[in-house]
Amino acid sequence: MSTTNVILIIVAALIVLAVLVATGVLLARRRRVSLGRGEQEDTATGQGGGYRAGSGISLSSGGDTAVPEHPVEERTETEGQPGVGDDAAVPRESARRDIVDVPLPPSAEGESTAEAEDVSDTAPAESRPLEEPESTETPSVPEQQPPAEPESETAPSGEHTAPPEEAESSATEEVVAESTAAEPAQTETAPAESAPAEAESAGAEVEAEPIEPSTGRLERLRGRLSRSRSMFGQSVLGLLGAGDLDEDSWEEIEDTLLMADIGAATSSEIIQRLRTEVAARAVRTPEQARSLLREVLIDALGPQLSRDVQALPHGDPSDGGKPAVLLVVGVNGTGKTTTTGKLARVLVSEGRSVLLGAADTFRAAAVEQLATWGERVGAEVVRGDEGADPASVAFEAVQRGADSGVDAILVDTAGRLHTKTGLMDELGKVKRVVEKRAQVDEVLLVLDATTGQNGLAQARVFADVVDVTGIVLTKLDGTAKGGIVFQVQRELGVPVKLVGLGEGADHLAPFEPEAFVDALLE
Ligand SMILES: Nc1nc2c(ncn2[C@@H]2O[C@H](COP(=O)(O)OP(=O)(O)OP(=O)(O)O)[C@@H](O)[C@H]2O)c(=O)[nH]1
Repeated sequence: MSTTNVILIIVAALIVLAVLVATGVLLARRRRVSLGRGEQEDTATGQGGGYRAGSGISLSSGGDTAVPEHPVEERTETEGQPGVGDDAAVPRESARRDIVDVPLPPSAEGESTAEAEDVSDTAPAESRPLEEPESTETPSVPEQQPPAEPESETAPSGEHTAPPEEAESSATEEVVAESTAAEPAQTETAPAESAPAEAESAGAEVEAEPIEPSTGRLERLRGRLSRSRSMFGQSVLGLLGAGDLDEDSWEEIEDTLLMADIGAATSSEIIQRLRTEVAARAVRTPEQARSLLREVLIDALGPQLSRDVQALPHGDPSDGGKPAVLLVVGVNGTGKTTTTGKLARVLVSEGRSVLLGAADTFRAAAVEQLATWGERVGAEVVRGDEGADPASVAFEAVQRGADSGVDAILVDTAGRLHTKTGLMDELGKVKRVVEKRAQVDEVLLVLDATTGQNGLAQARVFADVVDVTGIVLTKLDGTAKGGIVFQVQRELGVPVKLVGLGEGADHLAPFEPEAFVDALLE
């Protein structure tokens, strides 16, 4: 065989090898992006429900937005008064303003003017200082967008820079609540225009930040549950594993569960089941005790509940499909903005395009915070000035996202207000106004795990107003009261879908009962 033939054979073999490697990489990527449904179906187990361990944040399209059935008799804490108003700018007892009714702007298709409700501040399409979308293509890799030229600022700046105390005065309230003409101009898009100087230079590429895959995050971050682990894994397991339990020992176990914020009803059910099973299975060794406790705790977490985050679009948005719309709600300081940013990262890491709506207009810093998250993942941000009507900003965000064909629109809402309108009235209004334009697929209620009963009272109020579809429990890394997960689900009948386990950009994990309980009992 001549040297030329040998070289040709080697070259051909190398080409075949390269094609095989490229195909392998492509298949691996596809599998990761579609993890939402595929893995769920593959790994659901019969035993104890359909929980999955080590999966990523499971995404799905909305459609069934029905709030899960939750009979009132399942609620055990019916006395607590909402703590939400306490966190609003003024006492709850103060007189509430009615929401101003004005016609819908022409952009909200299909709505008759007479039926229009609450869109007091949504911008008529022609007056919106938004760029027209140039293309419906949405890059999956973060890409630097040209800075938008702000066209005009028609609203007097004084109105929007007033400190909260000033904004609470009735004079300002009148302006904020009734100035329907000026507010639309406050909203603006911030595609990357507020990006750092070096990123703004023409043609500069924004370097894509590596994002940790959501797969297996709960396991990777399990160390952050160490404070709760000492309650369950050491105290409860220590007692249970000691064998021959007398009444005092059972009481001690129940007290420990209560201290971990698991709730009276759930802990007494768990104790009941443990007592029965300990006798029936003749539990003697610590290993048997651990396996029993594990099983009972997992069952109490409702492993059969769907924890998909409905953040996938309805059809292909670049071809007439509709983006998924998610509202992130909760009181001030629970971690709404951080969660919105972390979730945007998850979506972007899975090749989805995202638009962020900064409807938390109470604090300018909150808007800036969200804009920074947007920059980091290459997501466009629709924002309003401090004090702008949150419903107006939310509407603009949904309008803009639908026009530009993004996959998902995440709207961060306010936990406090400038006006004397009740926080819940305002939130209800945000949802209704958004629904004039699009279906809301997911309402994520963000709760701070460290606030215990107060958080639970807040949750109830929010659930009554906006039909919460999922809970995000943040700051679980900072509490020994991880049992709040059990109680929140039971009280609301809504699944905990995500958990916050730190301030880091990727410290948002899917909530998986099995992995969670394993982390507690480690
Ligand atoms: N340790 C810990 N801190 C968190 C977590 N999530 C959020 N935080 C922190 O909580 C603080 C408040 O978070 P934000 O996202 O600003 O809360 P918010 O609800 O948007 O607050 P407002 O914008 O004031 O309404 C920030 O310092 C976050 O870094 C978490 O899971 N763990």
